[in-house]
Formats: sequence, C-alpha cells, structure tokens
Amino acid sequence: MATKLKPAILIVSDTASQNPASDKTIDALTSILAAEGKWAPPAVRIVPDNVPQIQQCIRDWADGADWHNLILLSGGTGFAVKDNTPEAVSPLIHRFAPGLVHGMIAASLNVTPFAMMARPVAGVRDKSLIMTLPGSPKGAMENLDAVVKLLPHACLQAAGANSRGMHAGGVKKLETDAADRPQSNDPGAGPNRRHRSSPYPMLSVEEALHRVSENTPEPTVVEAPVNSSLVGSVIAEDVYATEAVPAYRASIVDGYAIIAPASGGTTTKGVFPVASITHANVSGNLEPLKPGTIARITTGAPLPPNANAVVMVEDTALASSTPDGQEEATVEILADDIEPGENVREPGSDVALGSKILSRGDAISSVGGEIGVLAATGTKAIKVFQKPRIGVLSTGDELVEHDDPRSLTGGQIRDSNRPSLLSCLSSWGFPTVDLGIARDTPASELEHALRDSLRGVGRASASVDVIITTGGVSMGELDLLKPTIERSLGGTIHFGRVSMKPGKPTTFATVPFKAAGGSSASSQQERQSKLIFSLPGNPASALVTLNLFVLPSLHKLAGLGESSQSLAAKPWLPPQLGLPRVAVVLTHHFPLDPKRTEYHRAVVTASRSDGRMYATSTGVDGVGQRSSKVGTLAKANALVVLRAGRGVAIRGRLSRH
Ligand SMILES: Nc1nc2c(c(=O)[nH]1)N[C@H]1C(S)=C(S)[C@@H](COP(=O)(O)OP(=O)(O)OC[C@H]3O[C@@H](n4cnc5c(N)ncnc54)[C@H](O)[C@@H]3O)O[C@H]1N2
Ligand code: MOO
Ligand SMILES: [Mg+2]
Repeated sequence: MATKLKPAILIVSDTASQNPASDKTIDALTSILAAEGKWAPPAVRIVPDNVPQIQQCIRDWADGADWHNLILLSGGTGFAVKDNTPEAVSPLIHRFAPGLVHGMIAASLNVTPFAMMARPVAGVRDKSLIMTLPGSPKGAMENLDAVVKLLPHACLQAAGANSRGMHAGGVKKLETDAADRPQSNDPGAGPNRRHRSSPYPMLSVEEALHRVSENTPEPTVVEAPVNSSLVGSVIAEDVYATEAVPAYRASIVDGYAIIAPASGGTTTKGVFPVASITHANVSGNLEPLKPGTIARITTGAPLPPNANAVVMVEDTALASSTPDGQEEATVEILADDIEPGENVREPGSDVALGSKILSRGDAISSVGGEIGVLAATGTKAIKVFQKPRIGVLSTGDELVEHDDPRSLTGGQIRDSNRPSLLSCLSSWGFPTVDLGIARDTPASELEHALRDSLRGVGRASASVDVIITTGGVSMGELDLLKPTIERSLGGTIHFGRVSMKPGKPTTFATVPFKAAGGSSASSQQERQSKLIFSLPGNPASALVTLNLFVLPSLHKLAGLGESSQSLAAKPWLPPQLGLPRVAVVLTHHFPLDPKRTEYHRAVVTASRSDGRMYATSTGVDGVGQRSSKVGTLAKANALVVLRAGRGVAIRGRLSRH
C-alpha cells in the first residue's frame, strides 16, 4: 500500500487552549480524513488566538523535521477582533490557492449566507498545503468535505517527489520572533490598506549592524588547493609543515664549500685543490669532501658531506687552472676567519618539519607570504572558510543597461548600481554573479529572480549565498522588495529602516533555504540560510550601505572573525570586520543632520608634517551629498561619520569615529 499522507490539525481557540476537552472539531476532521483512507492519523495542536503561536506551529509543520503534507487550521477566521488566523497564515504562504477558498465558500453558501462572513486562506508553503477552516465543528466539516477529494492530489503536487528526504534534516532557525516583526504592504491591497508610514522601526546603525552579525551564519569550511585563487581566503585549520625548508644543508652564497676548523683553530687561509662542483639543481648523492680540498658551490646547492662552511667567491683568488684551461685546479682562500656553519642554512632552519606555519583565522593576503610558505613546504591543499558567492540584482522599470547604445527616453535612467556594486565586491575578493535587472511589473519578475538565484538557476549557474538588491525598499507602491521577501519567499526582515544618511530604507533579511538533491558533499556545504541585503536605489545610498552593512557580513561569512589573535592583546591590529576606523581632522566645517547619523563621503589623506589624517568632503554645498549623486563617491576613500546634531562639525577638530 502506498505511504499515507501526513495531515496536521491546528485548533485556534482561546477556549479550547484552556480546556482541550471542550474541542469537538479535531474528532470531526479526523473522521473525515480517515474515511478517505489516504491519510495517516493527524498531528494535533491547540493554540489560543495568538499570531506568533499560530505561525510557530505552521513553521514547525511546514519547515522543520516534523514536516506534514497538509496543515488544517480551524478557528479565528471570522470578523471578531480577536480573529486573526488569516493574518497569521497569509505571510507564511508562498503560493496562494484561491480555488480552494472559492470551493469552500461556495459549499458553505449553500448552507448559510453567513458563509460570506468567513475569511478563509489557502495556499502552499514550500511543500505543505495550508488551509483555514471555520471554528465550529459543523462549519469546519462542511468546508473540508467540499475539497477533501482534491487534497491528496494537491498535496502530492505541492510536495514533489523527494519532499520527505529534503525535509529530513530540518532547517536551522535564524529568524527573529514573528511577534517582533512588522508586516510589509500587501501589494494586492488597495490604497486604503497601504501603509502611509513605514511599519518598520527605525534602528540605530549599531543595532542594525548587531542584527546583521547575529543573523549572518557561521562560516563553512572547505578544502582548497594551494594556488593564487586562495588569496583573500581565511584559514580554517592550523597548518603544519609537511616538509622542512631547506630539506638539506644548503649554501647561502656562491663560493666554495670548505671544512672549517672549530673556533679558535687554525686559519682558513691557503691554496686548496677544487675537488668538485655543486650546482643548486643537483639530484644525486654527493662525494664527501676530503680534508684539504674544497668544492665549488652555488647559492642554494647542498653542501657535500663533511663540508661545514662556505667561503664567498669574492674572498678567494684563482691559483691555477686545469691543463686544458677549462676549469679551476686550485683556489686560494683569502679569508682567515671562516667559522663552522658560516653561510650555511641547516635543514629546517627556515621552516622546521612539523612546525605550525599558519593559524586558523589567518588571512591569505595578496602580499604573497602565506602562499609562499605553503608552496615552500609542499602543502597541496588546506582547509579554508568558503568565500560567499554574491548575486547583485537591480530592480526598477526605469532602468536601462549602462551600455545600451540607445538614448534615454522619458523617465529612463542608466543602471549604475549594478556595475558599481559588482566592481566593489570583486575588489574585496568575493565571487559575484550579475543577476541583471528585475522589472517592477509584473511583480512576479522580482520573486522569480530572487528564487532563481537562491536555487542557482537562470543567470546564477550556482546558488548564491548572499543577494544584494538595489531599489524598491522605500514607501512607493512599486517598492516591492519587502513584501516579496516576506510574503512570497517566507523570509524574515530583520530591519527595514536605519537612522542614517544616506541609506534610511536599508533592509536586511534572511530566507530559509534547503539544499536540493540530498547528500552530495556540495549540497551539505550549502549554507542553510541565505542573506538578502536590499539596499536603497539611490546610487550613493547603495554604495555607502554596501560598505557599511554588507562588508562586515561578508567578512564574517569568509571567516575573518575567526582569528585566534586577541584584539585586546594586539591593539595595533585594525578591527577585522568591515571598514577600518581611524580618527581624522576636518579640513573645513561639515554640516550635521539634526536626526540621522551621516556618512559623509570624503577624501582622507595623511599629512606629511604631523602624520595625522585629514578629511575633506567631496561636496558640501546644497546638493553636495545628495544620495542620488554617485559622484560623491568618485574620489572618496572614506566615510566621515557625523553623529546627528545641530549646526556643523567644526574644522580642525579630531573626530574619533
Ligand atoms: N515617502 C518617502 N519616500 C522616500 C523615503 C521615505 O522615507 N518616505 N525615503 C527616501 C530615501 S531616503 C531613499 S534612499 C529612497 C530609496 O528608494 P528605493 O530604495 O525605494 O529605490 P527606488 O524607489 O527604486 O529608486 C530610488 C532612486 O534610485 C534610482 N535607482 C534605482 N535603481 C538604480 C540603479 N540600479 N542605478 C541607478 N539608479 C537607480 C531610481 O531611479 C530613483 O531615482 O527613497 C526615498 N523616498
Ligand atoms: O537615506 Mo536616502 O539614502 O538619503 O536618500
Ligand atoms: Mg522607491
């Protein structure tokens, strides 16, 4: 017999949650399902009319290890003030099923006109079908009866083939409590239900950064071959030398290997026969050096056995040549004070076999030293933190590719955010994916672009860990990012407004992600939660917030926070996550914003005379720092942090931000 489908019943009722015995609906619904013969006995819970509790239950059954095909909710769908089941369910639905709603209402209308007072919701969250039913046992049974024949087929279609396997491991929860979260506009709602002020609390930059850090997953570890693509990676596991450097006793100079007498012994001066020649690339065994002879040797070549020092060629003179005149026969050593060990690198004296060469948390820099020591010790592969892959998506109907040869018409503008953000991210050493432009209409274009890049289809040939979008995060009716993340992707917005200038509507969210395809190594390494930074469309705002909020998160994902070095013990080290901070002297007055912390674009240079850092604005006149002016970042190399206040920040003051 085929495996039975898994149903779950959630009773939403203040009364029943206090006195479960008073509930009659569970039995009524269970009997309808049992009569169909296709359903396993249902999981059952009872919660009061409380949005977070309802949502938690749905998440447990739709997202977690305790996964179910069908989630039936009964109660809380009427017009009473406390009836909020539809409001709890709607934001969790990924795809609505209005046909089921029609079917249920039509059936109820045959029985009573009060069916018009029901507000049912039905739809699919990920692979689970969710439906709300009336609270009364009779109403619930009528509604379920109306659609029950269709449900097995609907559930199987929603679940797809491998749904159970995919859900077996559950999902790591990184979401904030639903009760703490506001709700974005429902794009389908008319003008009278549109927010006229943002429902998202205004966070300080510090609080917003804290939420970014809290919700950025821990870095994942991968093994990577030692080559130049390691630059910018952070080491995940201490590395020990598997080979000594040098592996043999090597000469430091070009000259002659000699047997130097012990300190205080006889002079090294004299004329000696040249017994052999040793080049750096010798492969075979060397003849031991006989006392009274010397051997010509090049820098880096192994010393013959018995030799213990090398005299530089500059401290010698040719005494005689071989009869054919082709080689040296005897050489005179002019120096008389060569000590044993002089000009010799002992085996392992550069790097001892088994010694620690790099530590967890060390960054592999472009300077070349880390790659050098790995290569020198024959290290073939190391454990590093996987660099996050970042997709960049522009949004807006008005956008035109920056290199489109046609002239702009009407309200068109060039997409400058994507090229500028992509180049900034690449310069930080992160792999990027250009996700193109998502139009505002139809709204599904944005949803599809985001879903595709999370899954790694379409423009993103592999799934991305972080999506950066620009535009569409403020108060306009076509500002669709927040509703799409919350309502269509089931994501959690951790903040949607920050008290800063520019960048006020900066939005940060996480979306749960389950790697498809089961147990392959690569899918196990997929991060379980994906990050979405939805930056404001204004070009200066987008770049400033990229530097301020995205960079620290990428640094954490890339493992830069994993250093074993204590900053307290080494105060001269710069803070490792995000932009470094230095105190600067202002070369002129900087206007202050009365409410918001401003990130003023500036050029900072070190003075040759007093060694201090001086900041000059890229523009302070009326429109100087307007957030639409990407040119304010054109020569800038710093953001001067100006706390909100009255008047101006005074010229000549040292600002410690
Ligand atoms: N009623 C309110 N209006 C606005 C508020 C507010 O609080 N209440 N905030 C303002 C602030 S501050 C900002 S910043 C912007 C943010 O706008 P959005 O993120 O919604 O972005 P859009 O509306 O899509 O576009 C704004 C602006 O940026 C241009 N843009 C968009 N994408 C690009 C791109 N890829 N390359 C170049 N330029 C781009 C777009 O054409 C608009 O001119 O909202 C204020 N409004
Ligand atoms: O906060 Mo918006 O980025 O000023 O223009
Ligand atoms: Mg807008």
